[in-house]
Amino acid sequence: MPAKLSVNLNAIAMLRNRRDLPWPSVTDLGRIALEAGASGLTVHPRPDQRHVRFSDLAPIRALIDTEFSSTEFNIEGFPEESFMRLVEEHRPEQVTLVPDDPAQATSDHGWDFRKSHNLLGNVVGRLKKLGLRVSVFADGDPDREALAIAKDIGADRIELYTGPYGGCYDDPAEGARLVELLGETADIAHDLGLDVNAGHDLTVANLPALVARIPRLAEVSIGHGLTSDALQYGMAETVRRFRRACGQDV
Ligand SMILES: CC(=O)[C@@H](O)[C@H](O)COP(=O)(O)O
Ligand SMILES: NCC(=O)COP(=O)(O)O
Repeated sequence: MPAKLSVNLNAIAMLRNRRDLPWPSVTDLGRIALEAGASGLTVHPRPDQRHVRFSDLAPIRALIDTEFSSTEFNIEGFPEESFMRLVEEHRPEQVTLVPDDPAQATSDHGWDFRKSHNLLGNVVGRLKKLGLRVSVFADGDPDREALAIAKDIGADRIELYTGPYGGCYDDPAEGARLVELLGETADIAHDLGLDVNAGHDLTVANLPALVARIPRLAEVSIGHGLTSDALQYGMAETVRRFRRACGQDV
């Protein structure tokens, strides 16, 4: 089964936030992405709401519930109390826990599972009681002991942080080295019984090698590269291009 595509709407929201006006509409672009066959929508609300705003979440939840009930809502973020309240209110099908400091421009590393064992254990327990799938952001580092902690605390999936892989678009040898590390990390996660997602700086160009190395990849969430292409090709055509790059029959 090819990897599913979840479209991250943060970059659309950031463009909208340039003005105190409601366009481009995050929900309308989300609808076009789902109509073009995306399997879900992702948002990463940050405490300062500089990307997606807390008020964007209810319309996205309603869009999925009323028009695309076979697709999923994925909410990503650091599990502070305000984030946990958002998740409790909007009940996404998947929560992706990311170790972001509010001052970070964007996500740039996975969890240190040894250091964050207790924090993640409590939070994952709370989310599992709500019946939500939980994914935890992980570096492409084939450290079996660390990944075993992710399994122990009750996570369902890891999301591989693919930023370094996305960043070496002009260095094929480094790309090949990094995709192998991501692949070895995924192999261990699968062996431990964790499913594997991936995301950050994925593009139509770098997806094929990733899905070839990780054929059981469950889902990719993509925002920045996909939104860039949407400006050039339109959202619907871009979603189809990314779905093909995931190996989907489009
Ligand atoms: C966890 C991750 O890699 C993405 O959620 C990324 O943080 C997207 O958010 P921005 O596009 O707002 O940086
Ligand atoms: N989880 C990663 C994500 O949602 C999108 O990241 P990016 O494509 O905006 O880098």
